Amino acid sequence: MNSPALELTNLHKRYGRNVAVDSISLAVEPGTVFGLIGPNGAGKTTTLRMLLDIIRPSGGSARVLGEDPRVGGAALRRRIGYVPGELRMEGRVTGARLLEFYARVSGPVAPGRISGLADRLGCDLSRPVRTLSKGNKQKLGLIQAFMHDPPLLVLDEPTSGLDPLMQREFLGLVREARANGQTVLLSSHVLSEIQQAADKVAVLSAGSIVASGPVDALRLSALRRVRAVLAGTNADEVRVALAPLAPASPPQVDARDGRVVAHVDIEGDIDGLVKTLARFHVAELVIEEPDLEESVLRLYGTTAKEVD
Ligand SMILES: Nc1ncnc2c1ncn2[C@@H]1O[C@H](COP(=O)(O)OP(=O)(O)OP(=O)(O)O)[C@@H](O)[C@H]1O
Repeated sequence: MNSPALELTNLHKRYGRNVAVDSISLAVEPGTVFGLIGPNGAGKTTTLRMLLDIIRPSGGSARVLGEDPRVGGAALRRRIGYVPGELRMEGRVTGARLLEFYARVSGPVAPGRISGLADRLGCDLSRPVRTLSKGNKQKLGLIQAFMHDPPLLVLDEPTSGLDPLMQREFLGLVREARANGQTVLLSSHVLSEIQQAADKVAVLSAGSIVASGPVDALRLSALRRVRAVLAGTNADEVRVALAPLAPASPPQVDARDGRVVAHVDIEGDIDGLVKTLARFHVAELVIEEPDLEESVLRLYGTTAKEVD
């Protein structure tokens, strides 16, 4: 195996008595996409900032593209495309001028690359950055990270503020980067994004890795929340029909305005549930991922697990 693009060994960060990152270890192979997922406050941003030497660890070590980020300095940072979690852009300068400046700092940037990315993301570079919406600032942040095709991309919640179409475009950029041999570290609290983009994933909770491994092995989408509105029946009939399905928690079934509203959390295959619901007149059906905290922590608890 090639030496890892990223290697974290017992990396630790404490703020006073509060442990933000609790001795985490992981390795990211070059040319792969690694997803770091976890609920708010899990320690994702703190971890990524240590890799960029924005903050320094309280213990442990990190190797980024083979170097210690504390000594790699500007030369190492030029080889990293970084989208920070909280992007601040307030100046009167236009997006185009800002990107020209970044290109001088971290370039070279291939001719036409900036306008190509701006077109794909639908980003108007002629406007002063302070007048841009959150989503458009985020697009500028993505362009500056991708434009010089760095060997490593470190992306902290990169799709925050982007609409679904742009999220899809972003996933395309990540796939192209991987095909190009670049390594991507992607933090998110959105399961579907990690599932579509990442090869491997680590689940972070309260500063610790509670599960890690290939994305397919992690059963991340196993838990789903189904909401169905059924007509021409009553709550008891629906409860009886749902009982044999062994949902993850007791279904909530209520009669409302002459209809029955059922909420069911189901783990794994949903075929049985869909067929059960189909016995009734289904007026509405919504299947959604519960939030990350619920689904991941419920599946993996708080014990570290390695899944192969
Ligand atoms: N500068 C700081 N001083 C004190 N505590 C901090 C500081 N930065 C982060 N923390 C704490 O460290 C923990 C991890 O925070 P971090 O921002 O890394 O989480 P996160 O997983 O990125 O969450 P989010 O998705 O909300 O951004 C939290 O408990 C947070 O309150």
